[in-house]
Amino acid sequence: MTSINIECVVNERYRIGESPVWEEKEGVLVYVDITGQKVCRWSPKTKQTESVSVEAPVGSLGLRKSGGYVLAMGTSFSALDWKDKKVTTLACVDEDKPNNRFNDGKVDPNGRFLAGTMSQEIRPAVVERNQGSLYTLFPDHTVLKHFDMVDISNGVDWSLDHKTLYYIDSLSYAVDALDYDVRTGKSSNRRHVYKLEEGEGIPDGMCIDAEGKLWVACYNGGRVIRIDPQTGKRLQTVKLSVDKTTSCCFGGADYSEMYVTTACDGMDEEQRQRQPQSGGIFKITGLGVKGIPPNEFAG
Ligand SMILES: O=C(O)[C@H](O)[C@@H](O)[C@H](O)[C@H](O)CO
Ligand SMILES: [Zn+2]
Repeated sequence: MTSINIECVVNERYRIGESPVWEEKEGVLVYVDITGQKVCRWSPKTKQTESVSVEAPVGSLGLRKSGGYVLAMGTSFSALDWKDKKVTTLACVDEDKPNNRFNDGKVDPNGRFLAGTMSQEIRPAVVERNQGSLYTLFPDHTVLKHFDMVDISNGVDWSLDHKTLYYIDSLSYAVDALDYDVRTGKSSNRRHVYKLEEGEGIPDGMCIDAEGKLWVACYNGGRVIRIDPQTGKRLQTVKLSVDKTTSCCFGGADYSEMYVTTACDGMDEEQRQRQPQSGGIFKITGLGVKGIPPNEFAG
């Protein structure tokens, strides 16, 4: 058994770091700073970061098979060409809700991109309620709405057999499961599989591991927790030195390392001094479990 080691590998003050994705081809971690309106890449080899500024809050990204990234940004699904730094709109949502923006998202096993919306935060975790929806962008750029009445649409991922979609609406303090038809991209039968306990914080981003267990980053909880969606039990808690842990993904050689994004929006001077690495990117090694490679958007 190796022991768990946690290191802040990118010591930046991202306002809301989110949506970490390991891009194996380039050997880099890609992620967004939502309110900082940036798409960023960090190379563990060079220890350098690169970023592209965009014109709206960018909630999440996915790798794109044809190159570059698919973004859930403002109230649009867009494509980012990394070399030209060019953003192209693919589809728009929530056109009747000008105060909404996209939040977390992920590419499904069939190359579709799922992402949800929320009302822009008044302050962290405070929103006008029920304004968000969960959407799928298909490779032909058509959009499917799964459901509405969401507060803060957050983490998504799929079971290893692709039959279940896991989903988090943060203010429900729960992780949900839905039946997922990977052939059509439709979802049904939403139910809770894990309820967060007092003190765990607010469920935010998540990812599945190679054993089918879910890792959930807990905002204001300073931790990632590993849960068994079959039994509804928490299996493990890994605490970090900052409270605003927002999302996690596996990456690195063989997907054996975990990367965790964090935020600093909403912290006052005293809190920032107490947790100076808030907003940084952390690497956790020694978890003893691997992740799976991210899917790529097929459109
Ligand atoms: O990153 C996100 O998902 C939201 O945009 C953030 O603002 C917070 O994490 C959220 O408020 C906690 O649920
Ligand atoms: Zn989030």
